Amino acid sequence: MDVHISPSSVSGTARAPPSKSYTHRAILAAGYSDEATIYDALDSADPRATQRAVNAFGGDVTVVGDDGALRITGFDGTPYVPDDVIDCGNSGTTMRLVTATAALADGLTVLTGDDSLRSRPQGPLLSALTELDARAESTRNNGQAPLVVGDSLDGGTVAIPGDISSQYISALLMAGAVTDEGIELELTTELKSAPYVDITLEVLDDFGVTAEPVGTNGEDGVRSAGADGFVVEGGQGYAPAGGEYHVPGDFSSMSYLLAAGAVAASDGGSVIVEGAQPSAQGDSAIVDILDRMGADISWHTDRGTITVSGSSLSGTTVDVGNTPDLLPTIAVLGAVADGDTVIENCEHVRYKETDRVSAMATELEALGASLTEEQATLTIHGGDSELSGATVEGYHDHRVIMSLAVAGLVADGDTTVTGADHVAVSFPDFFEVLSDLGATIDRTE
Ligand SMILES: O=C(O)C1=C[C@@H](OP(=O)(O)O)[C@@H](O)[C@H](O)C1
Ligand SMILES: C=C(OP(=O)(O)O)C(=O)O
Repeated sequence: MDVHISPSSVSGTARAPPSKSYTHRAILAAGYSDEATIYDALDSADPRATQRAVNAFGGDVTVVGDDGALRITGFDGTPYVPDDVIDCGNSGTTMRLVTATAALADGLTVLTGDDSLRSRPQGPLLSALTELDARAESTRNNGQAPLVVGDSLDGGTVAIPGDISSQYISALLMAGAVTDEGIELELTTELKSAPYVDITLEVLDDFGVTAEPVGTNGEDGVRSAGADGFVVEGGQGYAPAGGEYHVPGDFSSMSYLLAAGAVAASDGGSVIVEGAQPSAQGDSAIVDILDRMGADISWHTDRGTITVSGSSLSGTTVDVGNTPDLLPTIAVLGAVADGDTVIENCEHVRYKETDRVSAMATELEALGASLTEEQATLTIHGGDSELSGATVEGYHDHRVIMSLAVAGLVADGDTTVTGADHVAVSFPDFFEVLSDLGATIDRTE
């Protein structure tokens, strides 16, 4: 499907979908447990891949009630050897978290995914599991899926880099809790995407499992930032208080709605986003970033609402070390703002569903923006020229697609984003929500 966006004003109230990161962890944590019910889980393509994995390991995920709650009977710490290959689809989180689960089984699991996922790096996680005496191999011997993993991980101490994906750490902590020995991780580099490890620690804690960062003072409220390593004791059991878990709203998804409000809210109008309760998500930094760019934005944390009005924006500098998923949104904001927006520390954003640094540079240029791309820095020279509508590629990447759609709201003339059905990964009704806010959107198959 291609979407065609015409210049539009937006206003009104929208609810962001539930958090993809919390949903993955809650589903897998329930899989590690005896039984749990997950409320407000995100129903989109990526968490469905994690549901498939839990089922494959001998759990059972069933939708109960009208509100889509998931009742999950888990494999209780001991995953069965799956009957078939696990297809992780497009989901890096599923593949990384589930690779460590597969290492616990007394036999081998084969994990694969789509073209994008089969090109993403898994090597450091495979090496760590091999060091810990499990079997973990890339079939093509290139550190990428398909993967063959298994042979009863016992735990132990292992060194791992933190600058490629934090998901390796999250995976080892979740699996480590049910090993005999526990796992001690020593980071060989600085940890990027640290708030995502905080999300893991929070969900573990909510399921009664203790894991801790080592050697950090929790700078800026991010517990895992600056950690030298992590430790999780073995022999722990997963069980959420009261047998249930509630997933909070997703700030990465909210970023597109807030950006839409900041660049395209009608005169005197505003966009209000609901479901914005504070949580460990680093991407709530979007509120501060918009504020620094001059947006009229306020976050009512008690009510969980964020209100943003149409604003003239000016460029700023943002380090996305902790918030890689915000890069596409910030790049679009920078293209609309006056002056330079400098996105620093973004090398790891190249290892996502696509190389998002290069994708955003190419497609925003196609819309008339001027950018300078370096390996770890993307500079958007805002205000040099107005954006003008064009056909841009979505790279089968939900975040590239959603952010380019926001740019389409203010580009002069119509903008077409190709392959837009990939919003199904994290925000399946994104275009309906944007259209309800007043955007003029057409689709062609
Ligand atoms: O653990 C998670 O839920 C995620 C971690 C981040 O990836 P990296 O840790 O690979 O940067 C983020 O980009 C991804 O969208 C979700
Ligand atoms: C990178 C992402 O997710 P994953 O790593 O799970 O594919 C994302 O949602 O932007």
